[in-house]
Amino acid sequence: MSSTTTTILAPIVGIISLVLVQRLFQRQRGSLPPGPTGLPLIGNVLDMPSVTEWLTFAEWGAKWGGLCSATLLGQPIVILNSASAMEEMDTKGSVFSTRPRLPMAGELVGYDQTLVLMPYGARFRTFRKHFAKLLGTTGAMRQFVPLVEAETHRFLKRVLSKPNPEHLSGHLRKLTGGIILRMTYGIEVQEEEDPFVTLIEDANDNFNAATVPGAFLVDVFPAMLHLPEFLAPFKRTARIWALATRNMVEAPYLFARRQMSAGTAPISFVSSLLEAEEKMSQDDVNDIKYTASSLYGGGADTTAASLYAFFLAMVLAPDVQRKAQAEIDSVIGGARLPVFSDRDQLPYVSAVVTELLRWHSVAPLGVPHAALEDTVVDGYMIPKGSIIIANLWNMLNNPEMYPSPATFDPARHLASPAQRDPRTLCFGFGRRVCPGKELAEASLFVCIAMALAVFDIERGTGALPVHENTQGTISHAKAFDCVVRPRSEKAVTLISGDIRS
Ligand code: HEM
Repeated sequence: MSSTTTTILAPIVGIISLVLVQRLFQRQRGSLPPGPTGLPLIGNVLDMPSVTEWLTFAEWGAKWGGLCSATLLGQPIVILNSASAMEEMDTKGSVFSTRPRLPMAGELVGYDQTLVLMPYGARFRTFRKHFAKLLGTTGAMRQFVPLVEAETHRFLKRVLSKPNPEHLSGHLRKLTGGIILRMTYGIEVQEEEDPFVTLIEDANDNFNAATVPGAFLVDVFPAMLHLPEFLAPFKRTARIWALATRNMVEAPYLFARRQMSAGTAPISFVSSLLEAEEKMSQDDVNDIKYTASSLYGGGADTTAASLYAFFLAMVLAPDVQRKAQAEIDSVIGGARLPVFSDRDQLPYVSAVVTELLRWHSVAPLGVPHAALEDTVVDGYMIPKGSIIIANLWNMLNNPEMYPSPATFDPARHLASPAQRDPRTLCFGFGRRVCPGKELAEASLFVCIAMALAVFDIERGTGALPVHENTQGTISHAKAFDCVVRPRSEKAVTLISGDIRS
């Protein structure tokens, strides 16, 4: 064939191939739930948002419905924009219960050994059983309530001594990290920099960096796992991060074991699980270690994010704050700090907790699930391997379910009939639903009730802050100014008093 013929034929062959690929793509796309029309081969790569994805996905939901989809280089992504679409997934048993494969964070850095990235299977069920045994119900986790109260009292002392708003987020991280370390391993965090907190937070920072969408090509092309390290610099990074993951798992566990051997171990997640089993294989021990390390990753930052948003809500809704304080004053009387067992007597404060779970989406897009097999949902085919993203933000801000969703209004949960309980949405869905929700709620209630009993939370000198979510799987409220001061001399005495546990 002459070079002239080749020059003429090449673009024609190219165009025909493109048309064929587009046809194939459209056929595949046709069976998926509706969504934005993509381009051949790359699909919706150009439509994908890189910031505040939940807002773009919400627009897609308004256009294409509660169940919509996109494709990225042939990878189907299904987006659940409505509570009913998420409930429909729930009816499919374990089909949507695995996680997408993320070779960098998972296999290389080691997070597929922790619950949040673990594929669905026997080991996953063992981890969930351990969680359920100790934290699955309010009754089961009651043994840990005194330490939640004691750590929260410590938090009040820290706020009293350093009330500036720039310290608030750090105080909250210390509180929630402190609760989880003590509950999981019996470790009491030190007032200054705590070595265990540093170790775990460093490892979790690596996790966050490793899971930034698109940051590592190996997540798109897993075959790169087979490249030698000199051709794959990500492997060197992964080696260093994997070491941090191992330290995060081993160091606090060894601390708990040493305390057990010395007979000084307080009751903790690890000590209870180890004592409950008579004979244990190395695999059983590993399961306990990795289940334990899943608690901090799942629970510390999420609860701190929610509590930080609570302080913002109090700045934006002073009437709510006064009403909650009036309820605490009338029931508790100012002679002691509120505790968890007061919850039934404090319905308005409980409604503040419920509204907080709705108003601030800690995980606006949940944690992605993946389909284990081809499944028909609402007449659409969801192929095996599809990534499922639940737009929890959109569900919790649905004006049909929650009128004026941007307003922080606990009364919506006390009205008759009450608006939908946000707990059925904000903790995710199916077999992956958050296993720490009882602890989360207890921690939120105790901190909110104690803080409102002794502090006034007011706006700072600048403009009124706005409630906006930061980027990331776990999303905080953007930093804001506020003034936190003790309500009275009596409040100062209560804060400075003895810690109960
Ligand atoms: C306000 C607090 C919290 C919120 C809003 C929250 C929300 C969530 C959400 C949306 C998921 C993903 C569920 C899904 O995949 O569908 C999740 C998973 C998870 N959460 Fe929470 N969570 C909170 C607190 C906690 C606490 C206190 C713990 C532990 C003590 C915890 C441990 C976990 C773990 C381990 C997972 C992964 C579960 C799995 O993959 O099977 N969370 N959480």
